[in-house]
Amino acid sequence: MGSKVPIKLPVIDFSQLKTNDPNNHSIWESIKTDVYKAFQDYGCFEASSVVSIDLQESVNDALKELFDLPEETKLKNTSEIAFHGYVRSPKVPLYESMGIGNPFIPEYVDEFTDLMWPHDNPKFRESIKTYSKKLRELDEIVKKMVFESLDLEKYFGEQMKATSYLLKVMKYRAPEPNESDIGLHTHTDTNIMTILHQDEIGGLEVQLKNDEWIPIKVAPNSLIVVAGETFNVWLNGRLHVPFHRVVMSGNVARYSLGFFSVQRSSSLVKSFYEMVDEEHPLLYKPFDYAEFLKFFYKEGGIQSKFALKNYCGVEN
Ligand SMILES: O=C(O)CCC(=O)C(=O)O
Ligand SMILES: [Fe+2]
Repeated sequence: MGSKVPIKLPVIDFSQLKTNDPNNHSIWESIKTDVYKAFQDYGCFEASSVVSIDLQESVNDALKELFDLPEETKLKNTSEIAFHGYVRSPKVPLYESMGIGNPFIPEYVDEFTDLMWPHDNPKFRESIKTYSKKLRELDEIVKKMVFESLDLEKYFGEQMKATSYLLKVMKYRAPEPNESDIGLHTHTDTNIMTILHQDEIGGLEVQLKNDEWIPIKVAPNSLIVVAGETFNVWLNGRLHVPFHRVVMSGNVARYSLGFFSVQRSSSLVKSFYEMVDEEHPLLYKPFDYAEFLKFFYKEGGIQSKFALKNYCGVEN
């Protein structure tokens, strides 16, 4: 009886891409193949060497400092937009989060830092700015590769313009002995794409196509890139959008962050014309993302694992 080898997500090293390298084109093409395949097979992959260990450590420290602030300070971060303010909910008692919209715009990080630390916190300010810029670059590279893989380059510019971003930082406290260990319930991300980072505590789990759940353990400065439902609607179902969840163990708090790209409501989310044919019949009717979110949060959509299908799925 052989012992089972634990399944790992594909690891893709983006540090090989250097703009002034003459081999850049072939490197780009080879990474592009890996990215598209990983999205089809797993819906996610480990992106290594996008940020340095030092930068990642500064960001990890920054998160701890932020969540250590008194509750009344954290509550000052309010917003009408989902997940941009300070979030706590009895449905996810271990979880708390805060968000910064479009964090690669330096003024937005300045505003957030001023609100949390009226006497300043230069380390937080600078590390979040540099980090967000790097994540924004990775977001663009990955999407460009997927668009190219399907000959959809002509849509790339307009889709990027119609995108807004959220950097969500999260803390999960350790459960009490009589509490559930679920940090975040099973879900798919309904936005375009998410870049996640978790600290050394771990706890993120992803469901594979064969329904098996695997724990995600990646290098300390690796990121996990996850395909979201909006991306999959654009491509009319060509990606796997993975269910994932956070399960806590031990008695130490866990910190993570997510860089979410979201389609703005200036245009409808819809499958590209070229993605629909006899072999690939239309799966989703065009919809407005903000309207979908209203359904998701207010009409109980969040309780359903298949909220988007229920909202705008086409019966084939
Ligand atoms: O905390 C994590 O690692 C995962 C967070 C997540 O999946 C989400 O916010 O959608
Ligand atoms: Fe998620």
